[in-house]
Amino acid sequence: MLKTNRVGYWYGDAENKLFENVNLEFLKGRLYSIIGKSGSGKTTFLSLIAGLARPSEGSIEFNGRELSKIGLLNYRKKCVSMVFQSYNLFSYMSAIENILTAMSITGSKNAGNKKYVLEMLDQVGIDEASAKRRVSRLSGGQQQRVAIVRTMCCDAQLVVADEPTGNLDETSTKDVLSLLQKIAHEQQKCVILVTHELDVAKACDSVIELHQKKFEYV
Ligand SMILES: Nc1ncnc2c1ncn2[C@@H]1O[C@H](COP(=O)(O)OP(=O)(O)OP(=O)(O)O)[C@@H](O)[C@H]1O
Repeated sequence: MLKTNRVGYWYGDAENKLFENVNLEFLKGRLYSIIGKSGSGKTTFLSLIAGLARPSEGSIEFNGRELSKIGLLNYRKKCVSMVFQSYNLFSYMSAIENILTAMSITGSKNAGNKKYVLEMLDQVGIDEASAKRRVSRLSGGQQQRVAIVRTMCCDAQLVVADEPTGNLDETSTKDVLSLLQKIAHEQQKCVILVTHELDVAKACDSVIELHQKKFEYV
């Protein structure tokens, strides 16, 4: 689904490359984790594959088309869904409103289908009363489940998650991880996450380490 061709990136000075000659392929139906030391460039790499920035060199293809040809705005809207450590929900909206808004903006095939969203939320243990409450009143674990259901309800085929369990306790981490596995294995999307937690990394289908400017399968 996603392929990087000789990708390199640097901020400012080309002599200080964060990584170079990255040739990776990410397939649908699989969950990938990216690990590496703090400051090695993991989040930067995610921002490239999420279409938030362009590679300094090389190119990225989504389903055989270069991102520059798809157009980054269009790519971000239609092809990629993001999950963040800090949830990134509209705090003044309810869970249902957050999800319906994202579905509407991205033109999801189920846009406007409130019943479908309520069923999806119910499946992750968020009942109708909680789904109608402002998300700021939900726990961190519940907010991250809302963010992941948002991803599940949207049609984007690629899911990119930066430290999705970084703020969660052990139980919520397990819940979130099993949802990400479901997105990859049942919804047949491609999920790529960055994590510092070895247990989370090991639960993924493939582990890739960014070390000394190179990405290697562990
Ligand atoms: N906008 C920016 N301008 C200049 N340098 C930046 C910018 N963003 C990040 N950096 C630097 O690039 C390097 C890689 O940052 P990045 O956030 O990608 O690393 P990371 O591996 O995700 O780190 P962490 O695990 O701590 O989140 C760091 O040295 C960081 O200071």
